[in-house]
Amino acid sequence: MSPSPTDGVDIARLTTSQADFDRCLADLLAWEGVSDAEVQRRVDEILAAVKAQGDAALVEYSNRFDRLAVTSMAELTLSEGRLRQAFEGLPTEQREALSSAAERIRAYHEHQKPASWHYTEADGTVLGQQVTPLDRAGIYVPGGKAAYPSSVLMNAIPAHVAGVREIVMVVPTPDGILNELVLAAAYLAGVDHVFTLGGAQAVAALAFGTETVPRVDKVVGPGNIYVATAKRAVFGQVGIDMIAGPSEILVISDGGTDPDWLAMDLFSQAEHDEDAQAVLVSWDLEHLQAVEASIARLLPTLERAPIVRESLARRGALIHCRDRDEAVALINRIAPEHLELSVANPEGWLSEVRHAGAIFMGRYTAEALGDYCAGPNHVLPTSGTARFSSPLGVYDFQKRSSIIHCSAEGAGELGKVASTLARGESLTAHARSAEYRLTP
Ligand SMILES: NC(=O)c1ccc[n+]([C@@H]2O[C@H](COP(=O)([O-])OP(=O)(O)OC[C@H]3O[C@@H](n4cnc5c(N)ncnc54)[C@H](O)[C@@H]3O)[C@@H](O)[C@H]2O)c1
Ligand SMILES: N[C@H](CO)Cc1c[nH]c[nH+]1
Ligand SMILES: [Zn+2]
Repeated sequence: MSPSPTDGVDIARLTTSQADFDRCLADLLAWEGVSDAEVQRRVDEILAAVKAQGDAALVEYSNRFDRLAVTSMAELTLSEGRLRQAFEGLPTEQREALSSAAERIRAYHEHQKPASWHYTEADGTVLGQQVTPLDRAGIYVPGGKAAYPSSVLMNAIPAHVAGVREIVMVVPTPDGILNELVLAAAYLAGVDHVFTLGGAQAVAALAFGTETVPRVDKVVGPGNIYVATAKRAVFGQVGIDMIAGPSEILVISDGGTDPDWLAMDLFSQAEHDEDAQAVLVSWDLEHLQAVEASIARLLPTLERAPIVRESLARRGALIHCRDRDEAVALINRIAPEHLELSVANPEGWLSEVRHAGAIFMGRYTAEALGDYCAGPNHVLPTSGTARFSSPLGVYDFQKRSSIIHCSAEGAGELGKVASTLARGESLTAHARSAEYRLTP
């Protein structure tokens, strides 16, 4: 990209025609967060301490990392009455917005509910699949640098829709500050237990259980590097949804969207944290320069300008490509968490997008609408993992059991096949078990 009058913004400017573009893009996308050896060592220590000492370790780590001064788990436990009080005490506008978002998220996730199924073969044998919810799910709601009531809804509502019997939520309260919207969202979403715990110690409590925190079957929800590393470590002992990295947005613009709108869309994810990633791709060079000018003008007006500035400098980019086809190739190479198709005919692009967590179509669909209230989940695969994984959903809170019910006739037919294959594997007890049921 050629220099522009607003070179004051520290953000990478790349063009697909530069010789080292592939390497520059790979460097930009690299995210090795969870493999940091020092973080790993700390997390292992925290997990072991919580496993061995239970509540006492939770109290100690919460005091140390969240700057609290508590002496027992009772002070880290919120009652249902406290959650209701938070909901009822909200200003009307906030209560209505939260309720409206919750309703839309619930309606969307109701569409995801899978049904059990079966079919009957000619000889009367029935085969099928039974879907059952988890008994107990643990949801991690981040709370270190910002409070996320929307994440309470996005995690708890699909669990509720799935039919999970008990939902246990953990959320850190740095410096002891409770966020009323977070508590109100827990009440609205039907969370059963809330503990004010964060980081690796909260994940450990959910995975192993303590005297006070019930052990869960699966831990879901986004969080920082300590949370992600702990989730990876406890996987196997419990289920997890995914290892989520920092937020990302990839905007594709055909040049027809107001540059101020696009600058703000990029900021909306960059403001999450210094490692968040905001990238704009266009084949219209003048338009890219106009967005750059908007970035320079609007950035100082942001509440979280220091975080945004740092995030754009570390991991942001304005990429000039040759044409629409190159833009499509970049989408599938990046496999972004959020993709904004700010183009004239977004439907025409859809069949070519193979990898993206969520796709925001057209000039009016700001990604921020999806973060709060459009309906689809905002817990999405990051760091290119949209190549093989999907948004958090009802299916994450359910599992499937296969159903096999043989008729006498069916057992006779299947028994012959099974017996032959079992003897081929030299597993004769298998063979004889099947042969007992052969029809004489
Ligand atoms: N993908 C999503 O849907 C989504 C939604 C919201 C937020 N996020 C992301 O989640 C992340 C939230 O991170 P956060 O930090 O604000 O909150 P967090 O709740 O994930 O982490 C805070 C906890 O980290 C632990 N911690 C902090 N420093 C530590 C240290 N030195 N040693 C050990 N433990 C330590 C503390 O226990 C603290 O309670 C951000 O990256 C944000 O972008 C993602
Ligand atoms: N963009 C985040 C997911 O990457 C979700 C969120 C919550 N609040 C605002 N945004
Ligand atoms: Zn967001």
